[in-house]
Amino acid sequence: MPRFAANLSLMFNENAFLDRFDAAAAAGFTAVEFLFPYDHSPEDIAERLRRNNLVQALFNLPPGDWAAGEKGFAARPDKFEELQQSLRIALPYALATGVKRVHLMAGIADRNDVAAVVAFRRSLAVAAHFFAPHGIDVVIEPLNKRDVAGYFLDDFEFARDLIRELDVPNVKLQFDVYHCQILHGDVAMRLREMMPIVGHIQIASVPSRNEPDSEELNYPFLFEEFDRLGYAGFVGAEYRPRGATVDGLGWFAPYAGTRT
Ligand SMILES: O=C(O)C(=O)[C@@H](O)CO
Ligand SMILES: [Mg+2]
Repeated sequence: MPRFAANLSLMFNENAFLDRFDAAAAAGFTAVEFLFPYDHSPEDIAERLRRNNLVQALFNLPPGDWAAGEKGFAARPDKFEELQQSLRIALPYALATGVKRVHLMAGIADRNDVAAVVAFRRSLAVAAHFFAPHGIDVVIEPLNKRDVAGYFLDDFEFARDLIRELDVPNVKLQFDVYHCQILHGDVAMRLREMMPIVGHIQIASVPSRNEPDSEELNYPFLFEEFDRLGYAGFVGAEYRPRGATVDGLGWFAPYAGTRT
């Protein structure tokens, strides 16, 4: 049975960020993920996890100036110092929350630019080496062009090949089903092929990125597929609720309270 993590960057936003942990736990989630914890102290985040008995499934490494459109540094040859600093910023949060995977964002760059590819490979190797002693995986996620124009990593097969070429045990794929459907389709077959390198899964409806209970994808089938493929990680519910978050949790009812 899949273990779902509420994405607190998109869900429960009827509440202030720190109160979303309590709301997610009250709704039956046993794990959470979010984009960035950096507006709060590691201690405050850890306290919300502790008092709600929640597991931290994932968060992202610092992306730069998100409001100004920066989406990470890893594929930016001119941003290696910022990349290294982002690792040092994230580590206290990783240690305080006990998270076991962090998302390294590539940034706005051209995947056909050799310098960007070289920079991304170096950044990924450096990040993996930095977090490996702490038992933390580094995941990379292809993003579709409609949501993130110009993002370097926009192809699942490119990401797959890079992970396999690097062949570093704690570098894995963040398989966001929403992006896979938009970029490529053929989701179940790509899950079957790539499952050995998958470190995290995320879900949302396509095309609206709402609750995983309507539109193009058959999520009850895909949830069973995750089980058939032996996926034992977290499934991040990374969607924008159509209305009040709790009113849209019917899809989640069979899974509430799952801890294994
Ligand atoms: O957009 C997504 O999908 C994500 O998972 C974020 O981490 C990056 O935008
Ligand atoms: Mg995602």
